[in-house]
Amino acid sequence: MVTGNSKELFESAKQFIPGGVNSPVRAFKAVGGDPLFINAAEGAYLYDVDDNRYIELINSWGPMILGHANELIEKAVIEAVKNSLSFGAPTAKEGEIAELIVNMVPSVEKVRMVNSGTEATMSAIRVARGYTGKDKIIKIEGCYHGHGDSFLIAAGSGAVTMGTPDSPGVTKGTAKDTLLAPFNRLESIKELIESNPSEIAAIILEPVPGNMGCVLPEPGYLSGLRQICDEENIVLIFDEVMTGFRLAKGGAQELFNVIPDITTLGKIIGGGMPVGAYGGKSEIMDYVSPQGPVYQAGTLSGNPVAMAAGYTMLEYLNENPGIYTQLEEITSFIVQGIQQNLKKLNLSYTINHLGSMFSLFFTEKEVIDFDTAKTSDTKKFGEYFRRMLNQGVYLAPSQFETLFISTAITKELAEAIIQANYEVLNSMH
Ligand SMILES: Cc1ncc(COP(=O)(O)O)c(C=O)c1O
Ligand SMILES: N[C@H](C=O)CCC(=O)O
Repeated sequence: MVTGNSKELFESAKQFIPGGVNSPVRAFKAVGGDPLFINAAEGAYLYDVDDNRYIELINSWGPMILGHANELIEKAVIEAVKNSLSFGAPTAKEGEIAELIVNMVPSVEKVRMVNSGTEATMSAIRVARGYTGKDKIIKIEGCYHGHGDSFLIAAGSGAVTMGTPDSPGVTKGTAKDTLLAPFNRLESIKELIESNPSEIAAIILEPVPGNMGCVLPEPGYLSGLRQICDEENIVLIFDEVMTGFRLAKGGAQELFNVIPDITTLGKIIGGGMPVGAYGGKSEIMDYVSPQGPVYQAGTLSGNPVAMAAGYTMLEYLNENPGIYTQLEEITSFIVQGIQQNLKKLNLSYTINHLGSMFSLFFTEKEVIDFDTAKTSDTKKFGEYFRRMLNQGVYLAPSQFETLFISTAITKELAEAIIQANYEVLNSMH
C-alpha cells in the first residue's frame, strides 16, 4: 500500500499541531504506523490522499449511520448555508429539532443543543448538581464521556488507548467528586452510596459502552440502577452520545426500556456536523438558564447549518425505522462470519455485538467491564488493525473502541469484510 502523501502530511502537521492530530486516537499511536490522511468519502468507502480506498467501519466514530455524503443531508446543508452560516439568535429549526428529539427519545421532555458530546455531559452533571444540591457523581470505569475534567478518571476511548485513563491536569479537588464503580456491578454502586450518604448527585454511564470496546449490560443492571436512583434521589444520566439514534431511534433507553432522568446526545444528532445535546425531565431541565439558575451557554449552539443537517438525519431515521432491522441483520451477518472464521482457525477471541455496534477483543475472557476489556492483547490488536488496513478495511485504531456499521454496507461488502478478517487472522496465527 502506497501512503507517501499521508506520511508527508503527517510530518508537516506534527510541526504545528500537538502530535499532528486534532484528537489523539487518530494518530494510530496504539496500533503503530502513521495515520492516513483522508481526502473524501462516499457511501461505505473512505479515500485517502494516496488514492487508496477502504471499507469504512468507523463512520466518523458513529455519526455517519447512513454512510458518507448522503444526498439528503448534503442538500439540507447547502440550502442552509445560503442563508448565512450563523446568527447567534433563535431559529425555527431549533424548535423543530427539539420537538423531534422529544418525540424520538423517551426520557426527553426538554432539550438544550450544544456543540459536542463533551459539552453535553459537562452540562448534564452541572444540572444534576444544581437540581439535587449535591456534589459527587458516580462514573463507571471504562466509560468515556468526553474530555471534561470530571470524566478523565478511569476513562475509556483515546484516554486508555494513550495510557492516560487518569489525565494529568485534573485537580485533586475535581477528582475527589468522581467516584468509580465497575460496569455491570450493582453491589459496588450500593457500597459507594452507603459510604457517601446523601452526597451523590448523579450516576452517569454509557448504557451500552462503546468506549472500552462494545460491552453489553447484563440483564437487570440498567433497571437496577434506575431503582437505586429512585430510592436515593440520585439523577440517572444515560450518556447516549454513541448509542442515541443508533441502537434504536430512541437509543438504548428504548431498547432496554429503562428511562433515565437526563440523556446526553451527540454524533448522529448532528448528521456529521459538530452537535451535542442534553435533555430530560422538564422538572430538571427547567433548572437550566434562562429558565433556571444553572448557567450554560454557547455562541454557536443551535447553529443553523448544524441544525439543518441534524434535523434531516433524525427525520429520516424517525420515518424509516426499518433501518434498525437492516443494520442489525447486516451486523449479525458480519459477526457470525467472524465467529465462523475464529472457529475454523481454532481461535477463541471474544466478540461483543448489539445492533450496529460490535468489537472483536483479542482475549479469550468474556468481556463484561473495563478490567476484562483490558485483558485484551493490544499488541495483537495493533497487528490485526494494520493487516486489515492492508486488506482495505478501515477499523478504529484502538482495541478500546466499538466499530459502527452504516446502511451503506451491502451483503457483498460484508462478505469482503469477513474474508479479509479470515485472511488476516490466518496470517497472524
Ligand atoms: C459516549 C460518549 N460520550 C461523550 C463523548 C464526547 O463527545 P465529543 O467527542 O463530541 O466531545 C463521546 C465521544 O467522543 C462518547 O462516545
Ligand atoms: N471514542 C471516541 C468517541 O466516541 C472517539 C473520538 C475521538 O476521541 O476522537
